[in-house]
Amino acid sequence: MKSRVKICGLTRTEDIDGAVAAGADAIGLVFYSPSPRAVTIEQATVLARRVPAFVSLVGLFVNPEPHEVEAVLERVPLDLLQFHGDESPEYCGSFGRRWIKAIRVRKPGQIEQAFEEYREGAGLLVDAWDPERYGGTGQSFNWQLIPERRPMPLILAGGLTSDNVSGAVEQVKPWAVDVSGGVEKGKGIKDIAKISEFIKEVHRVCKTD
Ligand SMILES: O=C(O)c1ccccc1NCC(=O)[C@H](O)[C@H](O)COP(=O)(O)O
Repeated sequence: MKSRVKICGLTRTEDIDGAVAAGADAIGLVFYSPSPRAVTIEQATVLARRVPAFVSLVGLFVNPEPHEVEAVLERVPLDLLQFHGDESPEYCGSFGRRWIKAIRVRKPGQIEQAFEEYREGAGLLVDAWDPERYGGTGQSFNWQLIPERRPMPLILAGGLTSDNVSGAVEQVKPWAVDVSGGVEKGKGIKDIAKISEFIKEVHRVCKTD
């Protein structure tokens, strides 16, 4: 099975160029101002121009007001919306765009429930629970909480690095993996060598499947 790779939280054009050259399938931009990886709409319009055809551009939000999402969509050509807060399925689907919901996993049964609740989405992203932060924590969680039956694409996130991603792909067999902190040299500053190593590991383990 092939697992796709999304690199999240980019803030610099050179990092987008590096991630695309390394084979990233998707690029994530954070539209959540408290995040150290947040970009403005102006920055995002510049960054979006570096994303070529057949690489997805994903916009990440946390409990946004509708007008905030609409303002981004007016100027930035996002392929997918990614919601990391307490958004309802109806809210996620209200922008006429494809969307994925991120959940922070901490107890059994939670993922099965989210599959049901967010079934209209294009995928479910499972990330680590943190009491104060909505994502990008660099923390992992117990992958045994992930069920084998998946009615929709499952995207694995949380504390992934080039050291643990091959084990993650082998164990979980996700549709895609999502990484931020594990390929950085500073918050929002990506390390292209780490991105290349990360993607190489995913491709290596997928080939041996
Ligand atoms: O990156 C952030 O600062 C952030 C803030 C609020 C919600 C989500 C955020 N990031 C999401 C991601 O970058 C990833 O989808 C995911 O959480 C994995 O992050 P990491 O554990 O650092 O690889």
